[in-house]
Amino acid sequence: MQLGAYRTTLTAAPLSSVFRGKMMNRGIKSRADGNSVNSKNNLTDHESGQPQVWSTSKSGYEEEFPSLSVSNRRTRIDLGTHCQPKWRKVVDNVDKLQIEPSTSISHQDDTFLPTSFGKKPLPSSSRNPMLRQTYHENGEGKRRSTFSKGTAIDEPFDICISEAREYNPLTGQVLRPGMVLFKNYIPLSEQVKIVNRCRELGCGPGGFYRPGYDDGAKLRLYMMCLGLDWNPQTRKYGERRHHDQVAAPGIPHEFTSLVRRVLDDSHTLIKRVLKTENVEDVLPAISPDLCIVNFYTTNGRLGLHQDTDESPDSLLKGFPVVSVSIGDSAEFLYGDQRDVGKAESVLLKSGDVLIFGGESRRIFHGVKTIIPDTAPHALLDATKLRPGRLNLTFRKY
Ligand SMILES: O=C(O)CCC(=O)C(=O)O
Ligand SMILES: [Fe+2]
Repeated sequence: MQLGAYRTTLTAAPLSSVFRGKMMNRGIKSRADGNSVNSKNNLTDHESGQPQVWSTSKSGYEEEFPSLSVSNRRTRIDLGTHCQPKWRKVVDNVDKLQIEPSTSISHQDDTFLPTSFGKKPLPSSSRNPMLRQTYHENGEGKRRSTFSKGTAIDEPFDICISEAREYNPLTGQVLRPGMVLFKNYIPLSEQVKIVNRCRELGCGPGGFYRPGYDDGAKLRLYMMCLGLDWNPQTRKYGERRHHDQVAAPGIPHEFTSLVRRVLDDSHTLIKRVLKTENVEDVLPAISPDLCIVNFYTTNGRLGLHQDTDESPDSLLKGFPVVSVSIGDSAEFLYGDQRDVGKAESVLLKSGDVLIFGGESRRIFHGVKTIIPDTAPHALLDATKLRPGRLNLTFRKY
């Protein structure tokens, strides 16, 4: 994480020449550049009067899942494990990845299957044969209803749909070499646990605080560091918090397991999409030793920046940043330059996971906007999470 990003969008105070020099050395626009952008484009943040570097020209929303046709593909459909009608997204993603015809995909609801979809049911080795069917799409036969057939008389019927599911990593997208996006990766029950854990840690010693600078300017987010503390002003890591010397809380083991699962799934996807066995060359695996947890209120944002404060070895090896989004959706920008006009945009929703490592480790990225009232209602009901977005970025120092 670079100071420049926070600085340019979050504060109105001048940078010291030391910081400006550092940023210029790294090819990052300094505050002075921010001002010139401001005066040229006449953009000013109404709240703070600070210069804004965001462009309004790009929106990734409509492009997220373009509609593509499905044909000649052997497709396994897992029914009854989740209630959301995601089949179209799954199928579109598979098409994007050009997965071979023999590839199987899973999803959780057949409500919106096209009429040409899912002919000739086959027996499946599922956990719950009542609710699962395997289909071959071969243009014959009729789709079987899970209701009309197959309910064994001696088996209890669960009137609720189980949330437990096996995520199919092949539904992810490789955005660039080393950059992977998994939509809807984290089930709601796990999102609830993550919020609860962050709340618990966040209310304790070393919990959430509003980072600021010596001149009194504040960032537009709340931050908590796990494992190691990150000082936004000096851009250095330490074991104790820079402002109060409290030890940074450790990373909970369930978070570490999540990162392992994400990276395993990324490797499965990369192997398939990039047709390589050397997945670690594309995206090295890590066990994270630090996590920066940001909470953005609905007017929070984060300017385009690179994450370059980890150790030179970590950066050299392309150790990934694993970013978990929970709560309200965010418009996330990324690109090769610190130029919002040239950046690509992707909508990050609650439960999405984005990974950038390997060749993409130094990608410029930022949060353009938080989109109010987009968090899942069930998450809000279960957690009472405030309006806004929780983001966890796991890294290895
Ligand atoms: O909130 C996000 O999605 C990105 C956070 C980030 O880039 C950072 O903490 O360095
Ligand atoms: Fe970052």
